[in-house]
Amino acid sequence: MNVQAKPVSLRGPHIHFKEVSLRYGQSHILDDINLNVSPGQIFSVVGPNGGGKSSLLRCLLGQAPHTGEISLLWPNQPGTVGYVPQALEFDRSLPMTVMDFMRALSSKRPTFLPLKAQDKTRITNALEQVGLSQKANRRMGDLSGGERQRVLMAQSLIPSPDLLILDEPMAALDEAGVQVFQRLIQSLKEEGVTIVWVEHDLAAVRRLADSVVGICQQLLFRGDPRVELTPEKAMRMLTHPFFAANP
Ligand SMILES: Nc1ncnc2c1ncn2[C@@H]1O[C@H](COP(=O)(O)OP(=O)(O)OP(=O)(O)O)[C@@H](O)[C@H]1O
Repeated sequence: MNVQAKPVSLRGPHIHFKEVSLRYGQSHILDDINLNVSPGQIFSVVGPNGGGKSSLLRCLLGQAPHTGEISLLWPNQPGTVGYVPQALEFDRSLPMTVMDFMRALSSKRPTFLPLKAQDKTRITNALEQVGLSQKANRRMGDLSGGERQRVLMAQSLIPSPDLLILDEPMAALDEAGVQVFQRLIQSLKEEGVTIVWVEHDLAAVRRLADSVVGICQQLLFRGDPRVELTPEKAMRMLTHPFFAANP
């Protein structure tokens, strides 16, 4: 029997970077980046520390003063953008539970009013998706690094994103957390979400990404991660002259 794959209806945008550069004073952070992300793709960005990966995401989010053009072509009207930042910095003594944190980020209702049942359900579902529903009433300051990372992932799911931007989401995750993350991005991909993912774990990128670019101030390579991320090429990337000159 010939079983055909179910066609994915694409929710995410096509993203186009045209000659994007970023400078802070005399420092060149990104030079002349041209790239395309197809809708519904897991698109990974790799490169050495300080190579400009997070800066590229900040340009995409409209948070950095880049030159050049970044266009997002949505299938219908502009959709929802979810973002998982690299790390969460906050005062550990803050008397805020995981539920309070999720509510503050996902509900427009003033915090002195009780949480609506449907908002509570959405938050509980998102926490369940990252395996944290048992910790909803735990104080944020008492969470481990990996648990905080999972909360960051959960907040990006409300409202349901059409474009998901991830900055090293697996840092600090244990093996179970990595599995949860993998299942999540694969199921979002099946729903046609575009995913832009900065990652240092090249084996995970080889396993999960549809497309990869290497960045160290300029674009070093682009293509299929299973072809581009051989150990030799990875080593060449880490010893790229831009990186060697500015370790
Ligand atoms: N606001 C800023 N002002 C000046 N320099 C900055 C600013 N933000 C980032 N940079 C510099 O830009 C360079 C790239 O930083 P970025 O955080 O984008 O790198 P990265 O590739 O994400 O690194 P890592 O893998 O370590 O997270 C670094 O040298 C950093 O110091």
